[in-house]
Amino acid sequence: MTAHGTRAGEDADDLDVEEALALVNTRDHRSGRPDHSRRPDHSGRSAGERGGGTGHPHHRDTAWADARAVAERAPRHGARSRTGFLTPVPVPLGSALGLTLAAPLTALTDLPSFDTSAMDGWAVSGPGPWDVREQGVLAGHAEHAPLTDGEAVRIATGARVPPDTTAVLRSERGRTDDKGRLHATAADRPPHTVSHGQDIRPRGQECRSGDQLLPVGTLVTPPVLGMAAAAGYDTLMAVPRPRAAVFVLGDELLGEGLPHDGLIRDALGPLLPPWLRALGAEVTEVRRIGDDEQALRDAITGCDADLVVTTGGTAAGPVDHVHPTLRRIGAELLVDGVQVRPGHPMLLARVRDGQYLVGLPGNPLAAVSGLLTLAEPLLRTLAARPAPEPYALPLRDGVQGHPYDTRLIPVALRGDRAVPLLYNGPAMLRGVAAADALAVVPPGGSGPGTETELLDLPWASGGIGVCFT
Ligand SMILES: Nc1nc2c(c(=O)[nH]1)N[C@H]1C(S)=C(S)[C@@H](COP(=O)(O)OP(=O)(O)OC[C@H]3O[C@@H](n4cnc5c(N)ncnc54)[C@H](O)[C@@H]3O)O[C@H]1N2
Ligand code: MOO
Repeated sequence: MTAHGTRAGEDADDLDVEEALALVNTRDHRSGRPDHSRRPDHSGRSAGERGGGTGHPHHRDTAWADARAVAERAPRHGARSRTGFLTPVPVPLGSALGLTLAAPLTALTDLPSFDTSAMDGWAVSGPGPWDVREQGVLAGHAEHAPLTDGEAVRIATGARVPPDTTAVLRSERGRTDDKGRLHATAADRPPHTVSHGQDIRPRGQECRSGDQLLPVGTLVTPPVLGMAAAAGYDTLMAVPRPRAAVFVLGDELLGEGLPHDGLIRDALGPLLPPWLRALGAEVTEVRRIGDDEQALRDAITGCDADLVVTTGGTAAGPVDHVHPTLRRIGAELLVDGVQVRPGHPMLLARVRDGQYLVGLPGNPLAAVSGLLTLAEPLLRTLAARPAPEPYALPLRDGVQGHPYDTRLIPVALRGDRAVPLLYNGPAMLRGVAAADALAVVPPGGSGPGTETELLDLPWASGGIGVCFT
């Protein structure tokens, strides 16, 4: 975990991290101080909002862990690919960060590809003193004439040593006398001799052409890009980024300004594209669609993205068009409701072979829950990325559970504890905006100190390079 100090309090000089945390862990707006005395209703909802009143799981709802497994496996059951990942393509190095190698990285050259000076100094042949050749050897220049025994030539780090060089003498370990002859002087290392091969990087020291440097499946990180370039690559065979389109539904949404007249700001249009990118997707389209069934249908059927993400319209209200539209276009529902709070109306469908749709609920934290439950594992399989190592930390404070459903609760990490954050109701982003992770709270809840599974937010760790591109 990184950057605990760079979250909520970043641009407030007099706010330390604990105070920043307090901003999302108190409801006492006037004092701004944490109020640990209150035991909040962590659901942030009234009893009437829970589970349609009964609290019982809906008959179609999939258990949370099963829903993630279905999403992870879904692409493997398509006709196009048994592995589930997208067809690898050659990708220029400059675009390959965050992708997965689809072929082993095999050296296209010896490294170093010639005997190289490791230091600035002189290439020497045989024991000293040496006669110094007039013209020196710089890096990037063609091969020089062989040295004869007793001869030296000025050489720069990285330059190719002339044939018959026996060692390189560093500039600080040699001096030339008034006749221009070079002597080894290393005061720290008597006797003043130069051992054979000293400060020469021999050709092939790191690898020989044809050696496997990295296996298939390696995540392309900055050092992998550097290694690939050094080994002679201009492009890498990699699994491309899955292409994702985002359709934001709802007549009540504003693209700018203050809420007014029952209209509210669209929070998901700004939130989802960068989050999807952080999960490894290329976002090809973000479109606001009103509560218009035909427009939704046209948008889905006209879209060639690997993943369509819709927001809102998943429930059973009069303008909730996602289910009817999926039925009409013959999509196969793979997950239709999940035993998780928030976000239980989320769904996953196969629109056609090779194209999936994740229907996120409209409530913003419910949408985040759907993103991590369904979109993250699906994108991971499409992009051939490994599952993150599961990990758990004890909760600092207990979290009230739902009787039947898993709860996902924003937490901040403080040392080796996860601090549950308030403002975690389905319509709220205040908690998750200050969070490092979401805690997976099982049905029934977790007491203080209970080891609890955490889902990292991609920018808190592990999101190397794929974040914020
Ligand atoms: N009778 C029932 N009603 C609802 C149930 C239920 O079980 N029975 N479940 C509730 C839960 S839980 C959720 S979550 C929502 C899911 O609703 P939808 O996916 O159909 O979403 P909408 O109705 O379109 O919107 C819900 C809520 O979120 C606001 N919203 C929508 N999009 C955005 C956006 N892009 N940015 C910010 N806010 C957004 C919208 O205005 C609504 O307030 O259904 C409950 N109802
Ligand atoms: O519980 Mo809903 O699923 O508000 O998000």
